[in-house]
Amino acid sequence: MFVNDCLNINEKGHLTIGGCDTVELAKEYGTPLYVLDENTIRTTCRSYVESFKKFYNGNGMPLYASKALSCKELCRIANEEHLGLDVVSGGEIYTAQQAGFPMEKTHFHGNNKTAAEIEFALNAGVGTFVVDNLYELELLNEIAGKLVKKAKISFRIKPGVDAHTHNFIRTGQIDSKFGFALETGEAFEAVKKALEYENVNLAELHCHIGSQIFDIDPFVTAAEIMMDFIGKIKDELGVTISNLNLGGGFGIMYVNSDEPVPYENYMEKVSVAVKAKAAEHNVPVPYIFIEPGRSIVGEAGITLYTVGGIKEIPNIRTYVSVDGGMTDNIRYALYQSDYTVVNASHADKEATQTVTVAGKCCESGDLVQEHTQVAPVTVGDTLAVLSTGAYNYSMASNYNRIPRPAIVMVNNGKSRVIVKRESYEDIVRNDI
Ligand SMILES: Cc1ncc(COP(=O)(O)O)c(C=O)c1O
Ligand SMILES: N[C@@H](CCCC[NH3+])C(=O)O
Repeated sequence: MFVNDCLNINEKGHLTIGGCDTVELAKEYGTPLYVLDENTIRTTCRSYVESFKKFYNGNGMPLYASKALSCKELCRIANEEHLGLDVVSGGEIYTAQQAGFPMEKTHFHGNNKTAAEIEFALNAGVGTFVVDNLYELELLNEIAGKLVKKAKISFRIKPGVDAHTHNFIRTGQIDSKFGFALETGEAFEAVKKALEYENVNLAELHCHIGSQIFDIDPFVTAAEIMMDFIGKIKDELGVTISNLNLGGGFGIMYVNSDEPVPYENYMEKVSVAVKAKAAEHNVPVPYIFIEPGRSIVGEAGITLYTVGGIKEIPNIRTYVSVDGGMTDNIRYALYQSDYTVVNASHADKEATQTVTVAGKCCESGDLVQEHTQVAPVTVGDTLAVLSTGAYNYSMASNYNRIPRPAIVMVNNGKSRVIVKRESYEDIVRNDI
């Protein structure tokens, strides 16, 4: 019935997550509230690690793309589950550091890393810099030289593969702000340049074709294109690239019509393609990294709200206002993303009412979902929005000076706060 196995309905007719009653969680911790199921997160991490063992002799490592949800506890879990970490800013590096994450297992992304971030990352011992452009390559070489360090680098390559997903989250095509294009020769020139620089060591090539992708074929095509490029580098420059990073982007279930592919199918198909290409080009089979973000935390998370005003506009629609909105979930406003909404107080009742769930911001576009079906709602009910674990907290804002919600982790009937709710004091903390 629900998009994830960790959800259920108890004898009171309330929605449960990880064995905890969501109405009770709302009472205990307040709303809006992000809730994450630990078992779901760990099980997904393990399925990625296992897929490397099963199909690729364990010759690779998944990196958790922490942009999906970065906080210390998630970094700790990623480490415990033997994942590395994809970080994209000084803030994400700092979070990993504070969590005691082994920094050599981090990959630092971003299309405009600042000099200060590069210096911070070098001093923090970040494992690999995924270089996005020539300016960054030069800057990194210079800063590494100044610090008497050698930076291990990767290049972000645009393989020219078109992934069928929302325009804002497609990244593999030539018209993208990320990375070096293959077809223009830009990527090959960058490789040659890197070989001239003293303080960088080119160890990897990277690509990422987009996010929320259900089809495995574009991933396989991208992997083949990257292997062809590795072959060209070997043939024309005599250089062996031993690591291949194939990015993230695996789709999850937001609504029942979404059909994610089991994640291990990905490794099964990609490993065959990579091994075949390695043989074709007579290069070693590379160590593979992948960077799942959404698929690790997305379905593990839900957001709980309390219903406030209900406004019925005859023959038009019924607005159900909740105590959060675009400040904790910007994704409908930004991408018109689908979500499943459940009246958690009456999860056993049929979803017969069509409503538009509105947030509390001073903004007409502050909607969580339009024309969605829920069990009849009354003031004070707890509403749950499902599959909000990824790109919700991490994209949250303080618009209208609304404090960010807490994150509670649940596990087999127990709950604990992993990120505290912001207070009004937090909101004015940096005001002079
Ligand atoms: C470079 C890179 N790696 C990994 C990810 C994570 O993608 P996803 O959350 O879709 O798995 C992204 C985001 O799209 C990305 O830009
Ligand atoms: N923030 C996007 C995904 C971006 C992926 C990062 N490159 C989303 O919510 O779907």
